[in-house]
Amino acid sequence: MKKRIVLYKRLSDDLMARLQNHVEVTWVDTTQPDGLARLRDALPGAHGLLGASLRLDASLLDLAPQLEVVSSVSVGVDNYDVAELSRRGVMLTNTPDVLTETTADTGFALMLATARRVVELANWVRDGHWQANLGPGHFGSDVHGKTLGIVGMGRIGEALARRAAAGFGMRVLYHSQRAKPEVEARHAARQCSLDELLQQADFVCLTVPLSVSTEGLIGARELALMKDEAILVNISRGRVVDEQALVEALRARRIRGAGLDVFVQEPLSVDSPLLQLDNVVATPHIGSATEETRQAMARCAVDNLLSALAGERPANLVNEVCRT
Ligand SMILES: NC(=O)c1ccc[n+]([C@@H]2O[C@H](COP(=O)([O-])OP(=O)(O)OC[C@H]3O[C@@H](n4cnc5c(N)ncnc54)[C@H](O)[C@@H]3O)[C@@H](O)[C@H]2O)c1
Ligand SMILES: O=C(O)[C@H](O)CO
Repeated sequence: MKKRIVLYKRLSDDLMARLQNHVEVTWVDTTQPDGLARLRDALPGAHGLLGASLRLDASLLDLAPQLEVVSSVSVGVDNYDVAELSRRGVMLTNTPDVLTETTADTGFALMLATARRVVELANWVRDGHWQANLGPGHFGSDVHGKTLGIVGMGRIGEALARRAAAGFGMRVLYHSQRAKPEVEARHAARQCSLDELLQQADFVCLTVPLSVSTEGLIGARELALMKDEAILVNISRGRVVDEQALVEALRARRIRGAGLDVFVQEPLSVDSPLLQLDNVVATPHIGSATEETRQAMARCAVDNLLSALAGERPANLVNEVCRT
């Protein structure tokens, strides 16, 4: 008999057909008002879950005693209680690598858009203000030739370093849990303390996972260390930054600007003070959101799920579980 899975992320027809060849699929649209209730109804028979952006707490897991695997369509796993899943013998898988380059592109898009005031000035043109030549009041700052500080030199961090060094002639500093001599050799990057990075970088880009060690990593003290012309780019998770402290630093122009793809509360409220500031470029968590990459992530998640349900070790297993 086929195993049963609950799918809570829409898949392309070919991936859906692939899944249905191997497992019985219950589709639940968690964006609908009755989504959570339907998910609860479907959990008791589920051997696998596939989706993203759902906080799977113990009360939901209690409803799924047969659960063997949760296949997340994301690289970040901060939404999950990994220890609790392990304790229950449930495998957790993610989708690293396939989104690395696209997310690094997003980081650069935010650096460029913020430094060159792309969104602000495009809106200015659209609003009919372009009546004469621009003056210094509308000038931005260069990206090429500047210093990029990368906080979290992992897969996405290195993809940013490559773009910065090879494409933009930038000096690369990084702060990470471990030294990366091979990355230093490839991109002439230098490891330093977080404080030194904040003091020297023209662009500070956050690419750490959200964890107890990174929550609130950038607060008022850290923002005060940054150059007054520096730009903060966050493509990791909103809670890595103290958002209130950031609003204050941006309002007071203690830093030049911020390019933000992630927020403490998502979707970001239209009333957020961040959206009152013209030195902020805010995007709706689109780090990996291209057609090609989202399809590659979904394919990777399907592979992980099917391999786990076939009794194999999935390629992107996050936790070690003992199954009895
Ligand atoms: N905006 C988006 O849509 C988007 C897309 C993809 C990934 N992300 C985020 O980016 C994160 C990184 O992805 P990745 O694939 O590069 O992961 P990764 O594991 O390859 O890299 C993370 C790096 O951060 C380092 N790190 C961890 N804790 C640290 C700390 N306290 N101080 C300094 N360094 C620390 C790790 O050692 C590692 O080198 C994900 O966990 C996710 O939260 C966001
Ligand atoms: O972690 C990830 O993969 C991205 O943030 C998309 O959710």
